[in-house]
Amino acid sequence: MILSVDGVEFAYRSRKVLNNIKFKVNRGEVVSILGVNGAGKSTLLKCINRILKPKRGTILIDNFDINKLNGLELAKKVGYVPQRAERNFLTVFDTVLLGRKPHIKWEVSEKDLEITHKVLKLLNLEDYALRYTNELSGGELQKVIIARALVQEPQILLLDEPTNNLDLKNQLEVMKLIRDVSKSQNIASIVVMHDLNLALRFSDKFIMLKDGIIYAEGDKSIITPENIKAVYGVDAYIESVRGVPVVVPIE
Ligand SMILES: Nc1ncnc2c1ncn2[C@@H]1O[C@H](COP(=O)(O)OP(=O)(O)OP(=O)(O)O)[C@@H](O)[C@H]1O
Repeated sequence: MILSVDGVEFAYRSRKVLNNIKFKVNRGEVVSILGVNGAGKSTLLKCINRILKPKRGTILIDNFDINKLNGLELAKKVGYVPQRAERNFLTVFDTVLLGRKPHIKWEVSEKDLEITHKVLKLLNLEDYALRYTNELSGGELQKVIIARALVQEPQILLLDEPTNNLDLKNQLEVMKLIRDVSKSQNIASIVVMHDLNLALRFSDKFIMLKDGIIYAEGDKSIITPENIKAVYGVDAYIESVRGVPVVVPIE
């Protein structure tokens, strides 16, 4: 087990957003966090990343309490792909290399450059290395931001709606990439998702958040019409298409 979240409670001022959140994640697993707008999904990712500090509860990464790690140690363990990626006047190569920051001592080493090259290759971004990030399409930029998180060599990758604003091809590519990298590098990926069907295709586990609590948790068997109705307030049926479960909402 690489991540253990136990009894986490978080409030923005007096407004409780997360209540008694408890789950575990293993290495190599892709876990989708599901729930309506405002359910607390991004807040949960930010607690795991220590951008926000829970009022109660413990978060262990590789058995280390995240509150006992310094910023550099945490950055070596957790990579974060935020909801909105910023564009700038840096090249793709430099943007990705920046992800090595927690590892860089005095100056960029051979190893930092080597890992940057390796990750660019893994994500098929080699041809983009010298392009500026403000000249990329949304899908290309998303891959660059994932690459920047991967060169940190994290044990956990947190991704907040990584397929937002992407066309169908890029949605599939980015999700495949997350799944393949999780398996090949043995990284746990925790992904906030709105598209249930993409989540179903690419995740091993699901956590359904409702009003700040975990309403349901488990493998794809928890994605049932009853749970969808309870969590999203939508009637739906689930059909198997070529062995893949597909959620079909009923109008
Ligand atoms: N900085 C903040 N200050 C106060 N309240 C906040 C803040 N950020 C989020 N909230 C509130 O906390 C609740 C949970 O927000 P959060 O962003 O975690 O939800 P979410 O499930 O990720 O939503 P979405 O799917 O829309 O991204 C929402 O009601 C939101 O308005």
